[in-house]
Amino acid sequence: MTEPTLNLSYLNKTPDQPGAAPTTPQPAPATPAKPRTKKTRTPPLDWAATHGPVSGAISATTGAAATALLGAATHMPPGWPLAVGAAGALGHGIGASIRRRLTGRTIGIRAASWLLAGSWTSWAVATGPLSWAAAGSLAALGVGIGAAASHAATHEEAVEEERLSAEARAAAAELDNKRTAIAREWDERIKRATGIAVRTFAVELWDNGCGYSIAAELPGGSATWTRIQAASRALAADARLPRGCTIHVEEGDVQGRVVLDIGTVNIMGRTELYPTGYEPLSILTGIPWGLLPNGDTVKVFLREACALILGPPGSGKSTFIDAIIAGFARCTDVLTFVVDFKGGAIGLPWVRPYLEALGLLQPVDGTTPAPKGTRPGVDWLASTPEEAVRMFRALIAINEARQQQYQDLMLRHDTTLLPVSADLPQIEVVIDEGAELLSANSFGDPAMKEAQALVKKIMRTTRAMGIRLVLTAVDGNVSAIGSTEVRKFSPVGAALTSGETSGNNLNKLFPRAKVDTSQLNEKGAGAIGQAGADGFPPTPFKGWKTSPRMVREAVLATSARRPTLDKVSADAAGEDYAQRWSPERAGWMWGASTNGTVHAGPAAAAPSTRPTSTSSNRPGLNLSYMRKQDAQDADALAAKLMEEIDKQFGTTTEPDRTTTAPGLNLSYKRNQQPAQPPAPPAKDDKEEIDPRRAFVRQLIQSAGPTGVETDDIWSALTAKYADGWDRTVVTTWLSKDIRLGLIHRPHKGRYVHGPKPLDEQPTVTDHPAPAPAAALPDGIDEDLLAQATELVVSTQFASQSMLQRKLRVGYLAAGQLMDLLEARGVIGPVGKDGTREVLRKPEN
Ligand SMILES: Nc1ncnc2c1ncn2[C@@H]1O[C@H](COP(=O)(O)OP(=O)(O)OP(=O)(O)O)[C@@H](O)[C@H]1O
Repeated sequence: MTEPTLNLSYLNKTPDQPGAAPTTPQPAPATPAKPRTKKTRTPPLDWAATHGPVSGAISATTGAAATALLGAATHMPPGWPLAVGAAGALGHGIGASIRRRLTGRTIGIRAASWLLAGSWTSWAVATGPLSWAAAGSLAALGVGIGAAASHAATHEEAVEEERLSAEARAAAAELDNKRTAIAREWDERIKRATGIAVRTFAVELWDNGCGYSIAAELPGGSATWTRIQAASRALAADARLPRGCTIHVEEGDVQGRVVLDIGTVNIMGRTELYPTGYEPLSILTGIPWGLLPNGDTVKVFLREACALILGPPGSGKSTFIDAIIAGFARCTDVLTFVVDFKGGAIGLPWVRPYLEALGLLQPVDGTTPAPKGTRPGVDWLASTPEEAVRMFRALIAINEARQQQYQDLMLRHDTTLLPVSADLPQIEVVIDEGAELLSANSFGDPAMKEAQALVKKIMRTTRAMGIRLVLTAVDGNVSAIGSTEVRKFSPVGAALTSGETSGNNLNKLFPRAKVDTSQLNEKGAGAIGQAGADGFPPTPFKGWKTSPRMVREAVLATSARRPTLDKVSADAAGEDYAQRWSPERAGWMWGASTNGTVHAGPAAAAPSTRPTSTSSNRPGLNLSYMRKQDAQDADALAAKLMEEIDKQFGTTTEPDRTTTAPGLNLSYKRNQQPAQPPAPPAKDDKEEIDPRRAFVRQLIQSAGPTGVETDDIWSALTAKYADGWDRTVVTTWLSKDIRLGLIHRPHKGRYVHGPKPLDEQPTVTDHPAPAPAAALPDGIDEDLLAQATELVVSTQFASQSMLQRKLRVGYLAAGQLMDLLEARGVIGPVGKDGTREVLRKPEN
């Protein structure tokens, strides 16, 4: 069979980024042995040291001359050089040449050189080297040796070439035999499985030795490549491929041809570490996200595309996100913003080296210290809906400013797309469980509602101005990803398929994809595709394994070349952007190190606009509110928290703080006398409380210790606000007020002002009977509540983010679960340090 001529360039649609493939660290070159410096007086006796023909001849003749001179002067016995020449002819000329697989001719010439040089030297020592006869014969000897050596070298080259091409011919013939066998085998197999008689005309063996691709001609008539694609599972079974190996079928370079990628070794089961080179990349030339079965990297093109990543719990989604952020960090023209409502978990490792460089966190033993000036691996990290809203508003402002102020630039480049560069970076926003964020019921939470609206707006409007999103979701149902809009704007899709128990996430991303995901069940394995001109059809891939240490390495390796936000954008984003690392907004990231130390605030890079109350002279430092042992600061903390509450939820009747013990203590509300109408919202409050909410609070407060039945609240609202009110929204307000300790629910359907007194809290035996499932908020059932109870009781720890993570529920659902747990007496109200006590103890 001839060499394959088909252009299999389809395989290169996602070609290797230079250096993107895993680079095996090269072993450090061994320190060269120090040359011996000991001087020797022995004459040079190696006339055939490694030289070319000319230098060898010169070296041999000058060596012989020198030896003869020295030999004559020192009365060397004349037989010695001859003996050395004979030994050299045997040892070096013959032995070494045979070892180096040189030809007989070269061996003869080398041996003769030794013997001639040895003989001449012996003769010259005996007769005296300083004569015309000696000089002339030595010159003739040199020219002779040179010519012979040159001839031998030419001959050697020709022989070597001949030998190599014979070997290559043999290898090619063997390869051809192998290819021919493969071609025949697959022609027969395809006929067996589909009835189509194809003719395989090219076979390409993959460089990684894990499979091959074949290209075949269809017979015409009704035979189409899709019929072969439909039979890919049957073909894999017929070929007895190992589990985890799939056959990927595509149309060939012209219609009527088909290409099959056939994996024969399960690379999905391997652990492939993220390549450690961290070479620079660009958003314009594609970013590698993992490995194809043939070992090539799979690259995605995100300049204009959003991406949607689906991954069930445990499938390797967090690991994959690290690889995605690593790709962005390597780009010299990308800034990454991260949103993660699970305590910012996916972004924290990317920020840590920056915080260490500022002295805000201590490096962990054994890790490379982050040098001063290390920049954060992600440029903004939001862990709450409020911070996310700031980020999203900033992005909208950046979009508008870029549109207005870069008109000339775009005209110069003759493009309607912002010419992204290191000076004008693309902003990639990675939102963990972002798809769920869009579908979460906001329950009247203004921040959540705004966040949802803004994400959709960003997705729709910011493509040209270099802002794109990467959203993740646990599954791809419309209920989970909010709307089909998300999929419409996300031509890049990746479905991690390990752990898929129901449904097929890939088909939710690419409805017509024909990848056998049942074989892709290793962690980090799945299918990936990109629709559109830049794209490639859905294909199996394996994600790289990342680790916190690798993340750290990536941050340090890329810190110096990471871009900064262009001035136009930074100005447009204003304080929301400028203060993103301020203690007030980012202090949670370094609140206390692992050893419990509270550190000083951030350096000038993260200035605070607020006046500081400490004596610190570092600009912008104000972490005093964190020093809980300091009563004054605790008061400040209490005041700050109340201010936040007021800002977010409106002003309520305030306790007399002057009578409160130092420190935050919301229990003062227990002793409060009812019937005081709530104070009107302070004039300077930016966000005024919804009058309906104020009315409900007042209603509950005025009812005193007996509280109000829910039905009475509904009737009162209907009587007062005939123009409308929403029961779900009011229920959410009530739940929030419970969490804030402003009201409590002694039993289902009744609300009482103030937090639940401890002595009234139900015991394990007297907690209220579970409410019927129908009474629970949407998305929460008794089963989930029981799981939450068990989790909290067994760990004796209650936090919204823990529930969110462990039970895999959304941010809001976790908050509702906390409320329900409180209502059922499993946990107490929010304590003064922001935590909740677990009231129910484990059974044994
Ligand atoms: N590409 C990969 N190669 C090998 N192992 C991997 C890969 N990706 C993930 N894993 C392993 O799979 C396990 C789960 O990974 P990871 O935590 O990223 O999953 P997840 O989907 O985010 O899970 P969860 O939702 O529970 O946080 C980890 O032990 C991780 O080391």
